[in-house]
Amino acid sequence: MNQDPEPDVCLDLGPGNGPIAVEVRELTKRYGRVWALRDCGFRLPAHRIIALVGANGAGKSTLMSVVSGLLPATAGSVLVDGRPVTSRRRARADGAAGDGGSRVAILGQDKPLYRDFSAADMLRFGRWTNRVWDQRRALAWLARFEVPLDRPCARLSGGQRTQVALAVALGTRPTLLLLDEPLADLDPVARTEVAGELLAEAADGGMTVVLSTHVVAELAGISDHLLLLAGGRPVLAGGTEELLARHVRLSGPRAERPPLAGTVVRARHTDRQSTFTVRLPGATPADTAGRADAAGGARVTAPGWSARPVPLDDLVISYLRASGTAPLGLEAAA
Ligand SMILES: Nc1ncnc2c1ncn2[C@@H]1O[C@H](COP(=O)(O)OP(=O)(O)OP(=O)(O)O)[C@@H](O)[C@H]1O
Repeated sequence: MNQDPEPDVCLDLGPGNGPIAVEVRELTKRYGRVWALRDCGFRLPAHRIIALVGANGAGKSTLMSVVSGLLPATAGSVLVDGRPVTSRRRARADGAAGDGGSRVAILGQDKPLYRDFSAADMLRFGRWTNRVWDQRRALAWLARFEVPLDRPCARLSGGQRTQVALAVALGTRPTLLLLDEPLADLDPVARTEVAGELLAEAADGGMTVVLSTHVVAELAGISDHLLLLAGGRPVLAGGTEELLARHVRLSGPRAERPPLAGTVVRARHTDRQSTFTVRLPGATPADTAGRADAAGGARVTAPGWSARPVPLDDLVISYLRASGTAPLGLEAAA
């Protein structure tokens, strides 16, 4: 049972005070009569891995395509590294895609590989077709994941093909790398390793990674910032640590309201017990940091009640449910 109307469950903690990689203002995208994105506004921090999460049809792929310049927006604007994105062609024409500017690479589930080309051929192809190319970086990626250089892509495993596509994307030295669920082919260990390597690349190489995923249970291991879309709108955004510090899970005897001030994101009841996921009041990340203890369970004095931190996957599910778009069959740990 959700106790708050939809607007109250939206939370955007913003990107903090560091540099901004992507700024989206009043962005709308319609396909005919279908609204894929509605009046979206948010900012994403630079040099981080941002998980883009949402149910099927939430607008994740559309958002990535518009941010990359592959699709035109119906209304609103997108800035990447402070420069407006209009369309790929125009971005190239005004030099934004050249060296020294912002370079956006996008990689979807359909890997852009030639079946008969080997990994080495694909890197050669990357070098021919990109003005900026970092062969050493692309080769290092393939070596790190032990991908054979000489075997045609058609005879590599799905996971190895993913690594070749990632190597080509990284070879273009993108300032913004958009990954539209390309890691689905990788096993959980490989996904975590790839995310770890991308995080290191992001920190070292001035790159920002936006990664869309359905794998809510693995979010904590693969990203340090979250953007949750529901029905074409952001409903939760912020650094994962800050978001977690702003929420608490309260359990106690059955009650209509929790014994602590805050916004109820989700309420669950049995005959005898109630459990609330509560967003604690506090407007700034500084407030948030001060409330981490509360999330740890120290401040609830009502008899029979206990407070625990909310696991990230549970937090995401709570917001998706509050917006009415939780993926069917997906439930976080209780
Ligand atoms: N080419 C298109 N023409 C018409 N409608 C489209 C088109 N592409 C996407 N849509 C619609 O736009 C909405 C957002 O789709 P989008 O693919 O961006 O969502 P998504 O979050 O990436 O979904 P999924 O997780 O299933 O891949 C959906 O309602 C979808 O049906």
